[in-house]
Amino acid sequence: MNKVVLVTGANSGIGLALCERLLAQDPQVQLCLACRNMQRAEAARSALLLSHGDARIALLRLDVGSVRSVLKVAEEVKLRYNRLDYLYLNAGIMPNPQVDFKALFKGLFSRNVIHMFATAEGLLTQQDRVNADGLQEVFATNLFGHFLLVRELEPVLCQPGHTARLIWTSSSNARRSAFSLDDIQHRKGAEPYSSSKYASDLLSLALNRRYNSQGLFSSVICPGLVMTNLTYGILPSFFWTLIMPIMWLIRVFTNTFTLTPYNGAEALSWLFLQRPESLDPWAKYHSLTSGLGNNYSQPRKMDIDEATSEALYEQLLELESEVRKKMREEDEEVHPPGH
Ligand SMILES: NC(=O)C1=CN([C@@H]2O[C@H](COP(=O)(O)OP(=O)(O)OC[C@H]3O[C@@H](n4cnc5c(N)ncnc54)[C@H](OP(=O)(O)O)[C@@H]3O)[C@@H](O)[C@H]2O)C=CC1
Ligand SMILES: CC(C)CCC[C@@H](C)[C@H]1CC[C@H]2C3=C(CC[C@]12C)[C@@]1(C)CCC(=O)C[C@@H]1CC3
Repeated sequence: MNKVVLVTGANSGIGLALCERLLAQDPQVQLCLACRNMQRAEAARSALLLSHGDARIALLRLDVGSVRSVLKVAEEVKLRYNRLDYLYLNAGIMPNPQVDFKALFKGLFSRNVIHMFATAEGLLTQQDRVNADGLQEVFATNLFGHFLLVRELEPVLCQPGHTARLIWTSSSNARRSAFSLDDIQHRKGAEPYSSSKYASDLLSLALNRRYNSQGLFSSVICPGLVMTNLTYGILPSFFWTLIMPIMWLIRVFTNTFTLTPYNGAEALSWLFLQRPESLDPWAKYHSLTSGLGNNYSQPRKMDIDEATSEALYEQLLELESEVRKKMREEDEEVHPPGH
């Protein structure tokens, strides 16, 4: 049976490289690219068709940071497909990033230099904003929209006699200290990206606990440091051009500098081939590239615990019902009952 795979944020970077790799692995796969910009989605489909002329590639308009868009797209998916085999939760943003150059310079001469380059710990902050749904944008895009999508797609993901998979693109920048159960949207801090990625690690564990018995399995990956629109947005482009030779040099010493989207998609495409029962729900699967340029995946235990993951899940359910109530009220204002 042809596998049906939906990828969010599939029009560029790691998501697009993943689609390319999936088609190379299994030309029969039915791909569904869920993107917010249809022009970029069309361009991605054309690029994929250049190398895989017979590929079955559908496009969906999805702004994962908007509750209405998620609800609408989920209805469309349920109409188009009776079953979804893989849902890659990959779309992500890091708005207005700022590098702490003082910390970077200090780190260069410390024993933690490799760790600093692998995780960006202490190097990066972002400026977040509140979106039209009244949610913090980074939280809404990187986590909550995807959570809602999973919840809405339950009927096509949890089919009797079938297994289905959720695969989250997390990050080595996910950090416990950036996340708080008292502020899951990270309204107060300056590391919303770290917080949202840590929350995705927690959520994956909670989803496994709830859904494994229904044949739905969730995994988390880290692509390493990959040069994409997201990373190019961190520093001015002339700076990247200047330091690129240094980046390739660092790559010889650390396997987390995967650098190309193809390399970064290693763990995502590796997971596509694994039996879900053989995977560890506590592990993050890392895409790694050796000094000689060989790609491989490696599981590393995540710094998460069951109580926090369960508490986050409960808060997400609460937020979901608040958001749904708000949508109903807004709809009633536009179309009052009885009219
Ligand atoms: N690059 C890296 O080093 C690392 C990246 N990651 C994660 O990898 C994932 C992919 O990012 P990457 O490939 O690097 O960067 P890109 O910016 O190339 O890709 C991000 C994708 O997400 C899409 N997207 C963003 N916001 C939304 C939205 N609201 N609705 C729908 N789609 C959206 C983008 O669409 P559009 O083109 O319209 O902006 C784009 O297709 C992200 O989750 C990121 O956090 C994790 C660790 C390291
Ligand atoms: C080569 C150096 C002299 C200068 C590069 C410094 C930083 C810009 C980078 C060092 C570690 C990087 C990193 C990321 C972005 C760029 C760095 C901060 C990420 C945060 C990108 C998105 C992620 O999800 C994880 C990455 C970790 C490492």
